Amino acid sequence: MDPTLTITDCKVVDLRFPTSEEAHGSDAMHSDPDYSAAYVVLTTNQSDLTGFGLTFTLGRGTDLCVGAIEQLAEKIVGKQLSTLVESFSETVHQLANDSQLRWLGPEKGVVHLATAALLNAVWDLWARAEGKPLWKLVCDLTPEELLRCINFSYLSNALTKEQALEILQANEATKAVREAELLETGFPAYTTSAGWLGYSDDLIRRLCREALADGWEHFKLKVGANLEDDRRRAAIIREVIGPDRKLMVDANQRWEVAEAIEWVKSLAEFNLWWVEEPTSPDDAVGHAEIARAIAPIGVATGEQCQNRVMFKQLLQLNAISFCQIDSCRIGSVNEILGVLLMAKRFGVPVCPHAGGVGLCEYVNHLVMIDYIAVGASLENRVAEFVDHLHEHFVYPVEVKRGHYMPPQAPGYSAEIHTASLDDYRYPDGVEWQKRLSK
Ligand SMILES: C[C@H](O)[C@@H](O)[C@@H](O)[C@H](O)C(=O)O
Ligand SMILES: [Mg+2]
Repeated sequence: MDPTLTITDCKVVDLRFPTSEEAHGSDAMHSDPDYSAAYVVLTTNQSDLTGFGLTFTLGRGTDLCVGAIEQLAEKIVGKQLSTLVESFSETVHQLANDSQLRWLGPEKGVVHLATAALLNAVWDLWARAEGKPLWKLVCDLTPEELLRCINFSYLSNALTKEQALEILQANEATKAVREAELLETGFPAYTTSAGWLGYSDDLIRRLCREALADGWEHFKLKVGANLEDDRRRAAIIREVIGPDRKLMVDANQRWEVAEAIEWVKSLAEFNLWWVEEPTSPDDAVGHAEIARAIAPIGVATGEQCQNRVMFKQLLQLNAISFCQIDSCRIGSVNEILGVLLMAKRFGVPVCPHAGGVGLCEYVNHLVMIDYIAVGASLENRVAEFVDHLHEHFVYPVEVKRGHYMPPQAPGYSAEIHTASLDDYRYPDGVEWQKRLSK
């Protein structure tokens, strides 16, 4: 990398898509989600090198993320990329521990979403500067180089640097075999596109049939608002997909602990593989209680798990059977790598949350990293896929017969077309002006 490459400016865009108009993305807690992003553009002193990153949000509040990103950006603007990434864990520390802004978190909520957006853009810039897709950049690092990127703080009672090094070293010799396998067949995925809460029974049936014809083997249904509706809808999906394909349900934090146990038992006849976010994302002990009561149905969570420390507790308490990292909620690849390593150490498969806007584009890289360099297994692993908004990306995700295919373009895949920014920037984009002037 050219050591003089310097970040000269950070622009942030409030980007919102009116997905709530057709109930795309709806669940038991989010009835009108407008999939949105606080979108970061890092310019440099080289006109052909720009870094793009985002964090995912739901409409109102995107402006708060934009404000937090603008505050944090001063920590990276004016810096040389080589300095930022050579001691990457120190860069992360600087962002997460601003002595005034950390009062707003620390490492949770809006400030952490902002950290994710900025660091996602730094990783994009690094990968572009090296001319590699992000997953390949990370997998080509030596175990020692990779360790230098990871945010290990507060993890030592679950994962030490030495244990992390051992995991990475043990995978070194076979990385190339797994990379070749992914290039050939991709990483298994599941679809949520047919199961949104606001969809009619007919639409669910039709979308399930179409997904089946496209080769999908795993399906997720939104539940939690009304038990009779859930039973009817689960029966429809089971009937269409048959007895053997996997069915998962997602309650998006709707239940009390005892209520979750009872509700899941009433759905158990539909042969569920996992129940996702059954209760508050901060209730690690509650998740453990639910997990014990509903086994062999697994508990999955993570999309609103605020940081690596929460993941640590969920793993220590045997509260989850599936670890659902999110690419934009915690501190980017740096924090995610720590969670992947902890999940490997505790023997829990990582099945990332995706969908939203840009999350599939991101997750595509993360599952490649996990399979090649960390988890090194495909057993019980599937990454979420949702078929919305990919047309806005310059390098959209490629999915073939229910599998994510490895991205080929340099970077971390979050660059959005200029025309899409002009249409969906809030509130002055063309599409919003049409709506707001009515
Ligand atoms: C509001 C969103 O669409 C959520 O419902 C979604 O992220 C969901 O929890 C999922 O697992 O895909
Ligand atoms: Mg979910």
